[in-house]
Amino acid sequence: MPSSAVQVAGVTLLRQKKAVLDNISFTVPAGSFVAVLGGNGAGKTTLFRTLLGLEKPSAGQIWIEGQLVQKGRMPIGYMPQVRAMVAAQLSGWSTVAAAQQGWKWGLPFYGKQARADIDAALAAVDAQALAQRPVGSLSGGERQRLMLAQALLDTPHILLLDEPLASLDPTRMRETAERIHTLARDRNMTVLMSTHDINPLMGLMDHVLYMAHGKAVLGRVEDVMTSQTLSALYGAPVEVIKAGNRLFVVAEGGGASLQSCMCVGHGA
Ligand SMILES: Nc1ncnc2c1ncn2[C@@H]1O[C@H](COP(=O)(O)OP(=O)(O)OP(=O)(O)O)[C@@H](O)[C@H]1O
Repeated sequence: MPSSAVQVAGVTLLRQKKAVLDNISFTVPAGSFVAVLGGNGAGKTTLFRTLLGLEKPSAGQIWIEGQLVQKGRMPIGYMPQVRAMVAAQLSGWSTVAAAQQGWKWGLPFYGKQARADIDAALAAVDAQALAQRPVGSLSGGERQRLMLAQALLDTPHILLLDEPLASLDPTRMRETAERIHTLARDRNMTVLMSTHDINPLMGLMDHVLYMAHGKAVLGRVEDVMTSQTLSALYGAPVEVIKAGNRLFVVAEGGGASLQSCMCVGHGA
């Protein structure tokens, strides 16, 4: 396997003449666990969609495991941010199965192997008990586990998880982060996980990819999560405050907005 899972070189992506991604470059080593951080609109989802080949950059190139990106042909599991449930009355099993592409005579068809894969994906996220329950009756966290199971189908080498911790309580956030971390280690997967709160990932992530104003910086937590690095990225004073082993990011003078979240006052 190539030593880099994702290589991004000089990628720019324009929307209405604005550079959502502005000449960004970084390399994610294979097997690493990366927290993707940045304020609302910083371009995290856009980056994921670009890595999947769903958005075409106006400049630059992307290699996945050494191959240029090709839409739909990458060994990537994707958990999108907008989690449109197929239908509330579908069972957990059928919801995960909906991510499989098997069709026969216009109806979904799951052979023996496909069924085994769906069962295995449910087991991997400890969701066997949800298999027969209607999705409409599940909690947000339980639905998120099903979405993670969907992303695990087809045994991807790389997982792109767009805010998988959103709307979970702090205990569930940590549990989910640990589950993903364990899965990734066991399967030698590379993970890029966007989040607005770095703290549930403390001690789990190898790298941080921090995005702001179309720029991105990737590095070790202790190198990226500093007042100096983030102020340079934002082009404005930003303070990184440590409290125990928790980190908080605030715009200078924004102490009143200190919370257990990534909170910065300079927009994206
Ligand atoms: N389909 C679209 N058409 C036009 N602009 C878009 C579209 N999708 C996203 N954008 C814009 O691109 C920018 C980056 O959006 P993106 O969703 O990538 O940010 P994000 O970092 O994932 O934000 P959040 O944390 O709020 O999910 C934003 O300014 C957004 O308004």
